[in-house]
Amino acid sequence: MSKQNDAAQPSRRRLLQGLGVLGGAAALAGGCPFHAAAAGERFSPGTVTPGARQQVQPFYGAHQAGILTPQQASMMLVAFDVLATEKTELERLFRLLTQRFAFLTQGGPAPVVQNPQLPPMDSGILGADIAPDNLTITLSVGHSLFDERFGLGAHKPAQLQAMTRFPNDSLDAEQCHGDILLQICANTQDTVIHALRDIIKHTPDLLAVRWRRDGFIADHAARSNGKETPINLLGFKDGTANPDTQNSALMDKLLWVTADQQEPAWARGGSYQAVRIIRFHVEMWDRTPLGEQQTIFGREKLSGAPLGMQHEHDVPDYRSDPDGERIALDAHIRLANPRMPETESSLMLRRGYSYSAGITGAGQLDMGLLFICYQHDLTKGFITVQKRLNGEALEEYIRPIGGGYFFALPGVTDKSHYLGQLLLQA
Ligand SMILES: C=CC1=C(C)c2cc3[nH]c(cc4nc(cc5[nH]c(cc1n2)c(C)c5CCC(=O)O)C(CCC(=O)O)=C4C)c(C)c3C=C
Ligand SMILES: [Fe+2]
Repeated sequence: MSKQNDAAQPSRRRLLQGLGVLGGAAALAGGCPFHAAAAGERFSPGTVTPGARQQVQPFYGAHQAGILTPQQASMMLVAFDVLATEKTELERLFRLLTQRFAFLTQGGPAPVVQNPQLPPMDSGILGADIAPDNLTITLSVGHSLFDERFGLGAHKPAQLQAMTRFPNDSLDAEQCHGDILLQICANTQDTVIHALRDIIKHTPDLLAVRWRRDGFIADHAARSNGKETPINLLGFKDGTANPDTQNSALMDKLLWVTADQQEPAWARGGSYQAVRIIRFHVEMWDRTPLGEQQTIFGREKLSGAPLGMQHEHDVPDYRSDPDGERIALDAHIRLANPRMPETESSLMLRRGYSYSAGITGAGQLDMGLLFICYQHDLTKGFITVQKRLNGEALEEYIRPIGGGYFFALPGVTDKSHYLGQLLLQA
């Protein structure tokens, strides 16, 4: 359980105890926090759990939500160019975003304007009640925000840089980088789209969309609250070997910028976010023998177990397999994490989503992975691991086409603060 979830836990326990359904409801709710009052209102006899639309993630905290949060079913990445040209306007943008995120993630009645001469204040696509629906909106900044426009150059996170091409990449400039990136996640796609529409409606003079991608994981995996690993569009469980997000000491060690990093003080509590839009050649993959597919990843397709082992979470022992007889030396998992003391510094938290976006110009299925990972050191984390993966057997079936490097801002501690405040005041 993340620190943020811990904070929400007591009210949820009270709610469920009040309803007399703690055992069954807790199992079905998957341990997620609920909006106590709203869920209570909506609970009707015969219902085992309050509606998932009332599931709520806390907005205030040392870290932003949407990073340690168990993956919701729907996700959107949207990168923006900032239209503001001076620092005061950037401050207005960050204050506005903070206010919108705080409202949208907690939910409430949709604002109503009776005057038919004016545009409605809300798109209306969620109806009269804007349910929280487990929504998180995570704000990250790109390296371009630190150019001359806002005078922030001296305060740039030390490792924030433009993503450059790796050997297997075919990067499309229109799907790369951005001054800011929003990662919007919720139980349902309509909530994600509502949030995006709300944000765009409130920022016409401040933001222009640069690129956008929609992602998903299976609903049952999302509802398991992190217990069931999502399956990617190559048919493999993806996320098995992630570090334990409930272990806050480990998260401080791997994920969050702390005083131990050579980073500006304002960045503490934030995290480097690497995003890669990776297209799959699924037609070719689906004609590849099962054995070869498994050799490429180093895991069993169905169970997700490392090859030669029984269970998904069994830990591969590479020292007893020095020549790669069980798990090939160029298997994805072996290159990504050789599990040696000297490669411990490259551990990261992955939070990937599948995408499916019609067909390519060449008539092939356009689908793949929105790879997202978080770490406190971009060079030791993503960049080092990607360099180890260069030339891997999987490359024949994938093509990275976009993305970028971003820095997820520290969280907002309470109502009197806004996202990015310490950066702007540095
Ligand atoms: C640079 C980092 C990584 C990229 C890019 C990447 C792409 C990528 N991964 C899969 C599928 C799987 N990855 C798995 C494990 C895994 N991948 C990375 C890193 C990157 N993957 C790491 C650090 C790990 C964990 C390795 C370990 O600790 O053993 C797996 C196995 C299951 C799991 O642990 O998640 C799969 C499957 C695809 C399809 C892909 C891009 C196309
Ligand atoms: Fe991977």
